[in-house]
Order: sequence, then C-alpha cells, then structure tokens
Amino acid sequence: MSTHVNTPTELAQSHLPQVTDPRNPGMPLDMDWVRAVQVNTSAVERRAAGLPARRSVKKDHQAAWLLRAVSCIDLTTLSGDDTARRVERLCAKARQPIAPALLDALGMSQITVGAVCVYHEMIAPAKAALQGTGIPIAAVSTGFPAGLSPFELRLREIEMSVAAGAAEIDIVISRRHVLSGDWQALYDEMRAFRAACGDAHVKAILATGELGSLRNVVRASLICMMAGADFIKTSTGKESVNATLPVTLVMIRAIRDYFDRTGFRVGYKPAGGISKAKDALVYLAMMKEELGDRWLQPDLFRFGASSLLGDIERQLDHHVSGSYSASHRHAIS
Ligand SMILES: O=C[C@H](O)COP(=O)(O)O
Repeated sequence: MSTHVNTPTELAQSHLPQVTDPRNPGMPLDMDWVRAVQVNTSAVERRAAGLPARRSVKKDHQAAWLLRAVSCIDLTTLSGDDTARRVERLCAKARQPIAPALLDALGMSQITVGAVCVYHEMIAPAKAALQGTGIPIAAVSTGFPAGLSPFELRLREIEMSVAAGAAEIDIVISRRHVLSGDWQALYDEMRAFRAACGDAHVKAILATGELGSLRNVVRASLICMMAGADFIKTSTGKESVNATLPVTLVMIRAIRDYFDRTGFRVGYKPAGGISKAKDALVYLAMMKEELGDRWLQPDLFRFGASSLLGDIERQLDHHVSGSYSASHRHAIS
C-alpha cells in the first residue's frame, strides 16, 4: 500500500464510534439494473490475483494497518460447543484485543474490536461481559448457517435476538432463491428481515460459495442492498468456500455502484477462513483502492473471523520486539 496511513492520533481514533451516515433505507426492486449485471470473470480473477503481489505494506505503516484491522474485527465464536465461559473469554479479548504493554510500545492507549459475533443463546453472557464497553453484539440468525428453517421462525429469531440485546443481526439469505432466479422472493425475504431487525443493523450473508457464479453474487448483493441491507457479507464460515478476493472485488464494486446511484453507503464483511495478518492487509488494500478511506472504518467494514486476531497480535509483537513469540501466547479465547 503506497498511500498514507496513519498518524498515531488518527489510529487512536480509528476504533472510536464514527460519525455514521444515514442507514441505507433500501429502494424498490429494480430488475432492469439486476438483469443488466455483467461480470468478466477472468478479468476479476486477474485483478484479484495481482493485488497481493502488487501491494506490500511498508514496514513502518504495517503496525498502523494491523491496528486498523483489529478495530474492524467481528470477533466470532460460532461452534456447537460454545459455552458462557468461552464467550466470556472472547469478550475479555474483545475489550482488550492487544496486550497493554504491546499497545503502549505502539503508542496507543486503547483499542477494541468492531463487535462480538455469537449465536442467539450466547447473547446473554456476551451482554453481561461487554457491559459498559460500547462493543456491539452481533447475532447470527434466520436458521444460520443453512437458512432453511420456517420463514416465520426466522423472523421470530431476529426479533428475539434484538430483544436479547443484539445490536447487529447477521442473517443468511435463501440460496435457493438465487439459484432458481427468484429475485422477487429474495428481495421480499430480505425486506422482511430488515423490518424485523428494527433499529438493529442487518448484515446479509450471501454464502457466496454456494451461489454458483460471480454474476449471481453481484445480483444477490444488489438485491440485498435494494432491500435495505446495512452490510453485505460473504459467508457463514461453514461453506466449503468462504471469503475470496474475486468475490470481494465484485461485491465491493456492487457497493460502489449502489452508492453512486443512491447515495447510500453499505458496509462489507468478508468472513470465513481469514486467519492471517497478511491476508487482512490485502483485504484492507482492496477496500482502499476500490472504495476509499471512508470504507476503512468499523461502521462500513468488518472481518468476520475467529482466529485472525491471534496472528495480528503475533505480527505486532514481532514489529515491536523483532522476534516471533509462540502462537499460543496470542490465543484469542
Ligand atoms: O462470520 C464469521 C465466520 O464464521 C468466522 O469464520 P472463521 O472461523 O473461519 O474465522
């Protein structure tokens, strides 16, 4: 990344609540726009493949970018064996993602992650553990990860998670609506999910690894934004293919088109399998190049990740000390 980032002061502010834009209210379904979508897959793949090689972060900027990445993590645990104790440990890490001595050496006093992301049953322990921190709880919902439970139950699940204290709801779309080209059904479903969220922000998980083509990914992205999604998110982390750079490129270009046409900014959340600091830097570089600095704030960008934070802390430790410590010292939970 050749561009300037960041003075220590800018960094210190990067995790604070930003002046947020108005929420995307959505718009009527515009099928002419959806049908007009074209994707040149080989060009997208070439561009995505070229990015990691072309963009290397200068050493002195690397720590700044990694701290920015930390402030954009939805620190996640989504396992069948989650317990209140595990969620409490995760929340302790969310409150203090980087060891104080390390932060001090980097000239920072405080930083938190973007949110903690859990299943509905784990909202209560997360809420207790995050009391007074301002860190939002994101709950996965609507029959996560398959999204195939009865529609009324999926709406009720959203309402219950909001009532329990989730400020963000990560819904899964019905992949079958995309695969059968039933765009109206996808729009109506997303519209209903958004309404059920009320004031909670809604992230639409497309499960891109199951949508069959990049063109379907763009169409589903546009429809979810037209239906009022606050964020579009790649994956549940449970598909066999999760976040990728080509998918990211087409989704963030859809976000750019939507902003150009409507004036509303929608956020982006790559999720699943992002566990290395160097990969996080590539995602940030792509966001900066395609959408600009505004999209590098936690209100418009998140990583959905369960193990990325450990590697970032390890790299920051290396930046300060000049040597790598054992990875177990930076376990995230
Ligand atoms: O939304 C978040 C993902 O489920 C996390 O996936 P991960 O465990 O591969 O980092």
